[in-house]
Amino acid sequence: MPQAIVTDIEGTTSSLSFVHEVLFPYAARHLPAFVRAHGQDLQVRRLLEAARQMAGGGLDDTGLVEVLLRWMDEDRKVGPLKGLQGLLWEEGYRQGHFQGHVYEDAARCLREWNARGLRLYVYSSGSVHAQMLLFSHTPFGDLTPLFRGYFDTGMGGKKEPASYEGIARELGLPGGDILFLSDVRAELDAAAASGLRTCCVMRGEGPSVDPGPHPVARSFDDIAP
Ligand SMILES: CSCCC(=O)C(=O)COP(=O)(O)O
Ligand SMILES: [Mg+2]
Repeated sequence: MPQAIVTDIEGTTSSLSFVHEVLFPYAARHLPAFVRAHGQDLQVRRLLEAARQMAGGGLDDTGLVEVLLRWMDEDRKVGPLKGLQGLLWEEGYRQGHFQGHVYEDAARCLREWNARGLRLYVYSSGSVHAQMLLFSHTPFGDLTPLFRGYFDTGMGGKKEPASYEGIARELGLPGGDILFLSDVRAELDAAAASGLRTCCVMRGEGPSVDPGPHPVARSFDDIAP
């Protein structure tokens, strides 16, 4: 029996289409005006500076916005972009433009597992702020009290075994006591390489994935932790 479950978001608790057809376009639409309005706010300025460095420096804000929009198109999982997206989505959630999509089975099972004493965590490329926004604005209410912690790219890339070693260290558990849920084979391979248990969540949305050696669940109801 695992003592902790670490879950991915996109394709696992939540639909790919919500992230790619609602969240990403919303962020792209609002980025230029957001940078004009908030570019001097400390938090935004730091994220913009970090993005500018990554882009090689020397860009003005207009050029930087173009680069950030291209990174969004390419689905780059880089910290400054993910940080800015979280800040952009905050307004969308607050104004009720969208709710955080969570599959019904995921919300129900996460509640059951938490009630049974399993420790629940999130690991997503979206910033911790973005993760908490999504889970606090769902049709099933605020799910954030179910989670003991959140990890983002600050822990490292999701396809890097070292990231899962870091998570296990933070949780104070051996890898074998942690179950990692994801829809992406390379993330599962990296987690397994660090000794975590794994489950490939295949919801039938998007291209089919070869799960390799990882057990498969079609929904959270198929997972029996
Ligand atoms: C935190 S919700 C938005 C998810 C996101 O920005 C993203 O890039 C999806 O990453 P994941 O690691 O959940 O596949
Ligand atoms: Mg995913």
